[in-house]
Amino acid sequence: MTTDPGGATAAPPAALSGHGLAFRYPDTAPVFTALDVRIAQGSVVGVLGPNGGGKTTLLRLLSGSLTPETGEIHVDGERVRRGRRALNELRRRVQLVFQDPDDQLFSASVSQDVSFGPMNLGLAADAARERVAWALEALEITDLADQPTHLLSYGQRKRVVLAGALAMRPSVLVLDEPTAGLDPEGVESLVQTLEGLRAAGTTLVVSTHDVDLAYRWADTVLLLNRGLLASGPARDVLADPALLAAARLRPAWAPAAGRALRAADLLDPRAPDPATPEEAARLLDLDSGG
Ligand SMILES: Nc1ncnc2c1ncn2[C@@H]1O[C@H](COP(=O)(O)OP(=O)(O)OP(=O)(O)O)[C@@H](O)[C@H]1O
Repeated sequence: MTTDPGGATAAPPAALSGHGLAFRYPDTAPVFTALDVRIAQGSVVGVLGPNGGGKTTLLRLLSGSLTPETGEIHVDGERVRRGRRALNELRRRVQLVFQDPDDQLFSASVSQDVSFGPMNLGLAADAARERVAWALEALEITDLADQPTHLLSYGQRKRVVLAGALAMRPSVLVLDEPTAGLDPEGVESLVQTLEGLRAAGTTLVVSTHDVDLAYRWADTVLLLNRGLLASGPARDVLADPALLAAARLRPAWAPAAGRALRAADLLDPRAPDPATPEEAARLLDLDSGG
């Protein structure tokens, strides 16, 4: 949020937006017919919906790996023009990371893989090396720099691909199910790393099936089911049972736990919902112990 000289708070400008997007794969029904989405600068935007709801398709449209039949993409307020140069610039500024790292890893070693993008930008070797070192450090995988990529774990491979995207210094990182396939510790660790990137100014667009994660982490969510069902603050949209049912999502546990704890006088009516199941359990234990 920014404050104007008169003291009123203004919404942050859009880092990325789609206007009237229409898209269909060949010989299929349209996925979107006139989709409008807005990604505020510096925010974490969750993209949720059922299988086949269009999450990956939207991420690909926003990052220039698919072209809409009609409609426009704007980056930092500027319309992306037609043509190869404009498309390449969109793809540099908006980096898409696929769900499966093996779809994006293609070099023998970690540092080679992460340096591929910066080298392709035509950076001098020193500048490219600096970017690679910075991206590896941001993803906390500096110690893996010389490792062959095929010897890494799934979670490590996901981090390498993310480092490669980050090394392009994008304004927006678009992540397709970044936490899928990670164990709970891996999810927490990745979310903390991504939070660090957001704190440093990167806007994050994250598709996920994890309603609880989106509820506690995303600022806003886009709820899709072959079109936009709803968009708005995560804590409003994901606490609405009718919207969740329309998107075939189960409710987040945190608002339900918060309601139950307040009804049992175990949580102050003005206090936020418990952030973790452990916190909810602690509130219950305090009562039973006292
Ligand atoms: N390459 C393709 N060719 C034809 N149809 C496709 C292709 N990719 C996706 N689709 C179709 O487009 C629709 C939206 O798919 P999309 O992958 O965007 O959904 P999603 O919300 O990401 O799904 P999931 O949660 O299963 O990953 C689906 O009906 C899907 O079958």
